[in-house]
Amino acid sequence: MELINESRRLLRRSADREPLLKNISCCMVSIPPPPAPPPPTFLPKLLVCLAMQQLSLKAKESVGTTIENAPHLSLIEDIYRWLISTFLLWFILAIYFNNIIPNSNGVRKSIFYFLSPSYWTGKDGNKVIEGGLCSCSGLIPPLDDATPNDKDVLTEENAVKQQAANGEIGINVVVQIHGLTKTYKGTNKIRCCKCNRSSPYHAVKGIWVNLAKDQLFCLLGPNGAGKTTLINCLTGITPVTGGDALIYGYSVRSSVGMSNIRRMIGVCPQFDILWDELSALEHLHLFASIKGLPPSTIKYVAEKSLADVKLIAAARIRSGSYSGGMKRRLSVAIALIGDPKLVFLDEPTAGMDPITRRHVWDIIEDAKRGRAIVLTTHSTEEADILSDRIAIMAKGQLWCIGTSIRLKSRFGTGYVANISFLSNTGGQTHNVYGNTPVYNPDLELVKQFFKDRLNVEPKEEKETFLTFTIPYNKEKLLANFFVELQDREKEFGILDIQLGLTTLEEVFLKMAKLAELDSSSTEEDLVTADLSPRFRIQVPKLARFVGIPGTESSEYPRGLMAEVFWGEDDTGKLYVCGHKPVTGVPRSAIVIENDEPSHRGLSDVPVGYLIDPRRR
Ligand SMILES: Nc1ncnc2c1ncn2[C@@H]1O[C@H](COP(=O)(O)OP(=O)(O)OP(=O)(O)O)[C@@H](O)[C@H]1O
Repeated sequence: MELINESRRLLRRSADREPLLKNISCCMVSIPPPPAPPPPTFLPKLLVCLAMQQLSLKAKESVGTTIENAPHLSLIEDIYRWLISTFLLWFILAIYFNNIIPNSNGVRKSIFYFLSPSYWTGKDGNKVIEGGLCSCSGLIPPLDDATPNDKDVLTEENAVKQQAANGEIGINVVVQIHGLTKTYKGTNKIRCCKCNRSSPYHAVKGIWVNLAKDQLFCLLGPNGAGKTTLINCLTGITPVTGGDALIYGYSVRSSVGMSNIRRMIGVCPQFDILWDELSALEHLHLFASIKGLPPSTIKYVAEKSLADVKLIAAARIRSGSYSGGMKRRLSVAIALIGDPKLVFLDEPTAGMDPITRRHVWDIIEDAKRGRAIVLTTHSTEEADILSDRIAIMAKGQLWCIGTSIRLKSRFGTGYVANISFLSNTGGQTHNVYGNTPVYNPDLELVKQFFKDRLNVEPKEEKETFLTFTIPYNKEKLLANFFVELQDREKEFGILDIQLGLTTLEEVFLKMAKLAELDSSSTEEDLVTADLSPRFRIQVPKLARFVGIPGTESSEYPRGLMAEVFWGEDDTGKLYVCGHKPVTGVPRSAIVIENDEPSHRGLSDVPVGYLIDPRRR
C-alpha cells in the first residue's frame, strides 16, 4: 500500500509523469495511455493491487459509458495476462528446482535432466543421482567381491546367481535380489572456504536373495546393519549403486520398472509419514484413491482397515494428536490398503504396547496370503512368531539365512532345559500354588543327575530353578534321560520341566558379535602422528601417554615418550591434534600395553605403546 500511495503522489506531479510512463511501458506490455499505473515492482501481489486500484478509479470515470467503451477493462486484462504468465513461470521453476535439489534422501535429478529424451518418453535411462548441488562427490571405492561366510547364505547366493544367469525367476519368487549394493558417497562440501571430505560408506554389500510369495521374510540386525537402506533401495526411495533387484520381473534400476513396482507395493516406513491435520479415515481415503481403488469401495475398505488396526474410535480425530503406537498402526493400515502384492514393513510394531503388538501380529499373519512381506525388526520374538524365513544382517551383509528352527539348530548352543522346583520357605516346603507340604526340592541331586547322565553343569541357578544347556550331540540320550527325570520328579522336588531350543535372540547376538569381530579385525585402531620431525609413530586411538619404540639410550634407558591430544575432524574421525614435547619415560612409569608392532600395525611406521607415567 505504501508503494501505491507513493506512486499516486508521483503521478500527481506532472513533471514526473513522462519518465515514469517510459518505465512502465518497458516493463509491462500494452499498458494503455495515462492515467498510468504506479511503478511496476514485478510482484504478482502488487499486480492484483494495481488492478484493484485501477478498477476503482476507472469505475468512477466510466459512469455513464457502455461496457465495451470502458477504458480500464483492457488494462485489467493485461494485468491478468501477466499474472497467469508469472504463475506459469513460477510453477515451471518450482518443478525444475524440486527435481534438481536433493530430497531428504540426498537424491536428485541431473541439472539438465529435461534435455534427456527419456524424461519425456518415460523410457529407461532417466536416472536419479545423489549428492548436493554444491558438492563434488568423491569417487566410490570398489567393493570387494566377498564370499559369504555362511554356507546357507552361499547356497542362496549361488541359486540366485544361477537363476539370474539363465534369466529365469521361480514361479513363486516375488523379489529376486541380484548382488544389490548401496554405497553412500563421500562428499566434498565447501563450507567457509574449507573443503570437508567425508568418506564413502558401503551400507549394503552385494546381497543375493530370493523372496517368495505367501511368505514373510524377516531382516533382523543390529542398528546400522543396512536393513532400512535395503528396503529403501527396493522401494525406489534411494537409488542402488550396484547390482539390481527384480520385483515381479521389473527392475528397480529402471524408472519405468519402478513406476510399475510402486503400483504393486505397500510400505510402512520406519518413521511415520502422516499429515497431522488429517484424520485416520482421511489418510486411508487419500491412499486408497492414490492406489486407484474404485470410489464406491473406498469407504468400506477404509473403515475395515481401521477396524483391523483398532483405530475405529479415533477414525475422525486428527492424527497429530495420536500416540506413537496409534501412528504406527495407521502406517500399517496404509501399507496394507489397496491389496498390494508386496509389502515392506520397517519396524512396524516399534513403540506398541504388548496387547496391540500381538493384534498387529495377527493382522500381518493374515496379510501373508497371496503376497510377500518383507519385515525388519529388532524383536527376535516378533521375527520368531511371524517369519517364514529370517536373515540376520550386519555391516551390510547377510550372516545367516533360513527358518527360525534352522537358525536355532545351526547357531544355537543346543537345547535348554528349565527345571523349576517347589519353593522351600522357613523350613516348610510349599507348593507354589498353596501351602500343601510336598517333597523337599533337592537341587544338588538334580545337578548331579545332569552331570552323571549328560555331563552338563547348570547355566543358571536360583533357589527355585535350574537352567541347563544341553549340546546337540547329546540329542540321542535325551529321550531316556527325560523319562527317568520325570519318574523321579517327586524325589527331586521338581515342579515343572521345560525343554526348548535355544532362542533366536542367542543366534542374533552370536551373529552380531561375529560381524563385530570381523569388522574390528579390518578396521584401523591406530592413527599415524608426527611427534617431532624425528618421530613418526602409530598411536593407539585415544591414548594419552605414548612411548616411542626404539628410543632407549644411555641418557633415557626407558626410551622417550610424549603426551598427545586428540581432536575430531568434520567426519568424526579422530586425529592427533597436538602433543607436549618429547621427554624421557620416567623410571617409575608403568607400561600398560606393549603389543608387538607386527601384530597391530599395518605399515612400517612403528606402533607406540601405552604408558602411565604417574603410576608407580
Ligand atoms: N543418507 C545416508 N548417507 C550416509 N550414510 C547413511 C545414510 N543413510 C544411512 N546411512 C548409513 O548406512 C548405514 C545403514 O543404515 P540403515 O538405516 O540402513 O541401518 P538399519 O539397519 O536400518 O538401522 P536401524 O536398525 O537403526 O534402523 C548406517 O551406518 C547409516 O549411518
